Amino acid sequence: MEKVYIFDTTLRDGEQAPGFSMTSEEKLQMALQLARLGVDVLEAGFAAASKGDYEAVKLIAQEVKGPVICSLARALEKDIDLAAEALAPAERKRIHTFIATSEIHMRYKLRMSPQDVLERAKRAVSYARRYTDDVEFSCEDATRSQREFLYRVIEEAIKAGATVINIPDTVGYSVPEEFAQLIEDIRNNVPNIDKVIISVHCHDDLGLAVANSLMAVKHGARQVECTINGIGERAGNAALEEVVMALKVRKDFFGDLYTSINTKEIYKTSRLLCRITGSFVQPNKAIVGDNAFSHESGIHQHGVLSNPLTYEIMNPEDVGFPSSRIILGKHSGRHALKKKLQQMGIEVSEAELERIFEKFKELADKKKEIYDEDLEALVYEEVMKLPDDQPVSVLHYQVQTGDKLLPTATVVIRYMGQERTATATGNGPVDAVIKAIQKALDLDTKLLDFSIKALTPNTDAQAEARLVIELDGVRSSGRGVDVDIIKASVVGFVDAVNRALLRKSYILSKDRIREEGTV
Ligand SMILES: CC(=O)SCCNC(=O)CCNC(=O)[C@H](O)C(C)(C)COP(=O)(O)OP(=O)(O)OC[C@H]1O[C@@H](n2cnc3c(N)ncnc32)[C@H](O)[C@@H]1OP(=O)(O)O
Ligand SMILES: CC(C)C(=O)C(=O)O
Ligand SMILES: [Mg+2]
Repeated sequence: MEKVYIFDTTLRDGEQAPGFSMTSEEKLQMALQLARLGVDVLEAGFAAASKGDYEAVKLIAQEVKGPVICSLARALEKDIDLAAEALAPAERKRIHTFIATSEIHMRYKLRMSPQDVLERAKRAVSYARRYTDDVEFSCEDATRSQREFLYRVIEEAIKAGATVINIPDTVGYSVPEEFAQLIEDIRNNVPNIDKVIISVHCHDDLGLAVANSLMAVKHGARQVECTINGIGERAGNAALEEVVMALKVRKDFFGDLYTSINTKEIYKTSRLLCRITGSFVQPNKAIVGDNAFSHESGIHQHGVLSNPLTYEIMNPEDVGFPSSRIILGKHSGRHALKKKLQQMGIEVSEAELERIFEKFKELADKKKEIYDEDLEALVYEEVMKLPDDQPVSVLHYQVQTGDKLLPTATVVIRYMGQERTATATGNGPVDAVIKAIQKALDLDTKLLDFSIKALTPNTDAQAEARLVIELDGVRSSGRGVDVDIIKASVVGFVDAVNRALLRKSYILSKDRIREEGTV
């Protein structure tokens, strides 16, 4: 078994992308999670970039245990000094220094001759070695560099004391076969290359960052630089979650390679980054996108329900994904519908399922996704119609409110033929009236969700209240519409309670289901 080291650069290259800047505290929060994820090296930032980044690297060096903490530095003594200073508190530290080796970068950007670049690289590496014996050197734009010169620079960097040699595809120009060949060529042409770890750092300008990284590993690279969700300069870097899971899932292809990543932490790490940066991944993103383990079409759903491996090459729980999700839509079939109803605690007979299925398809043609609440409403309409004499009705309510009054409500309700009265106070008039109804009912009703919106943009608009409640473990939703927001809320709440009571008795009536030939 050989290890592939995971070098995470979410907090350095990832942060370089527009809109992904993080404060020191946010970087620390992310770094602590990356340590839980099990990354081997954590590039905390570029200490010379700004006072803030210096502080962030220092904070992470102080607080984060486990991974090697690293800072980037140009091949300049002042950058290396700052990196070393910021990294000082770390238990294990790495200085990562770099300089471009391609003709175009040397001529137009650095305005340096190849000989000067070679000298600068040597000096930077040996200078960094004064501070730590873990020094990484990168030949920026390696894939567009002249081969013989690239070999020379790497050879001199190793002589100067580099312990990791990183080969970046800085502009995402390479293609997998070519990149694999470059790694092979470096291994065959650079003296003492076997004494150091070969690392790769690929960008995604052609959508090939992960493929290039994996092919490099197949051909001898043993460190991959990557970022959570693939964030990074321009189109981003290789996505950590994709590299790690490809190596894990395709051991038959990659051989006995392993990483130290605790894959169950992947999803959590991805979501944390999304929350911190406010930038969410696209739904179809591999491994961590919302749809990565979702199935909407009937044939797939039937397959997955029979055996998840029919359409899932990895277990969602292995990456910490909540679970594979059956999404109901116009492509879904009866197997999935039946399963969904069961998950919602609704048991129906075959005849009822047929009726619901027909209505469900009609609705799905009009609506992109069918949510649990839509399905619930449909089931109520088709098989659990509320009777005219509902268990609960509100006979009268009265609410007092004002800027100097504690909102107080009194209600008179009828519950199972019996009249009951109660008074309650609340944070506002709606809160007070709902609390009064709850008190009068004297049942264990928990309000889980409440929203109210105006259906048109005027002050005399109809208001629509939507509520979700739980009554003795049975969830249900209710809806009320009225020009008066208090009335809309009362109607919605009572609607939800009646549905919960009805559903409770419905679920319990197993005899009826058995008689009709149940599922
Ligand atoms: C491929 C990559 O991802 S490389 C990392 C990219 N990341 C960043 O650039 C983020 C952090 N950068 C910064 O905050 C700033 O660029 C700083 C603080 C580092 C430098 O700022 P400034 O001094 O104003 O320089 P500026 O950014 O305008 O230009 C870069 C300078 O560094 C030089 N330079 C670039 N790379 C290197 C290198 N690897 N080694 C030595 N010098 C370098 C350039 O030639 C240029 O020099 P000049 O000022 O003498 O012309
Ligand atoms: C600093 C180096 C490794 C880099 O980010 C790149 O070349 O893309
Ligand atoms: Mg980069």
